[in-house]
Amino acid sequence: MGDDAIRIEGLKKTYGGGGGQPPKEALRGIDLTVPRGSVFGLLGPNGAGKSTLINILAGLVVKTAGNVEIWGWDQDVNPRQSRASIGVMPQELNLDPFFTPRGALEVQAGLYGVPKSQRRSDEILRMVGLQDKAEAYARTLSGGMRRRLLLAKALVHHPHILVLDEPTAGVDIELRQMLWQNVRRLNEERGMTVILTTHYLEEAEEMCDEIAIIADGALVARDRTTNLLGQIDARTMVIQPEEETGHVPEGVGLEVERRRDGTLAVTYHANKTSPEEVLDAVRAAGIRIADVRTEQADLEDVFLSLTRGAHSPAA
Ligand SMILES: Nc1ncnc2c1ncn2[C@@H]1O[C@H](COP(=O)(O)OP(=O)(O)OP(=O)(O)O)[C@@H](O)[C@H]1O
Repeated sequence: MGDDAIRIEGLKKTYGGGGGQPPKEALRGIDLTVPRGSVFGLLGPNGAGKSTLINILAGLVVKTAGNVEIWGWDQDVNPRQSRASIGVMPQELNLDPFFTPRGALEVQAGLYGVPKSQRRSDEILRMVGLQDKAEAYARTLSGGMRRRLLLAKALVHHPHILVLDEPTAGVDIELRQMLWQNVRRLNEERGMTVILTTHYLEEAEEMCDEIAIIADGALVARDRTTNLLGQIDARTMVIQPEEETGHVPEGVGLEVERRRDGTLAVTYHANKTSPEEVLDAVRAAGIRIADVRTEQADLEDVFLSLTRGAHSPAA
């Protein structure tokens, strides 16, 4: 069984083509493990294959090749147990307009065979802030409320793993914070493993312990978030000169940008140049330093440097 929430080996998916379209290789052989109890981010450009991967985990798309184990259950050998271990909040707001939130949760619980005595629809509705709308028709719910209902539906069978496909795309700040609060609580208090896809790098940086980056159907990186950030050795030192100066510091590997606010942004590579050497170069240019701060690389830089090499994905 091991300690992995998810174990994927050699996962491939080719969509059939048809209608004159050539077949599309959406996943080209992915190996990936997600540790139990983690918040795991799946990142990648549009069309990279993230939804395909998630839909395979959810049992909605049939893989072409490879092995998938969910909470220790092989998807092909124990499909019922593996499905019961995972709850998926999809990207599309596909809700039956004639169900009320409470009704939708009851039907979902029924589909997963949750006995009446173990259903906690009201508790889940409270958690996502929909208790006042428990009896409203889904068609009368706002976009944000529908999203919360989708999260609630993903939770009815008490899964070990919660998968969120772009949960905060296009939602307002208030809802985003509510969703993240819920996710944190589920992870910290109930030990739920959370896998999410997002286009918001700061979100992944803030929320995820570990990150996998997919580009064009292949895994290009997978590491702890802090390690991924550590891979980038470019640092920027922002110098505020005491008085305006036409001079710029010079040195091997230094790139200097003069910013509108009068500061000089000196980018250097931490592996080659020390901060002390940067400061020496500044002083050697006759610049007196009034203030100095540093800017770290963020995940966006990692993402760009890793996916730059990959061939451009089909839209
Ligand atoms: N049902 C399908 N039939 C044919 N091709 C498909 C199908 N679903 C997805 N694809 C193609 O497979 C590739 C991967 O798509 P997928 O939706 O998994 O990417 P994604 O990373 O989730 O993208 P996004 O961030 O835009 O949701 C894309 O080129 C897409 O056009």
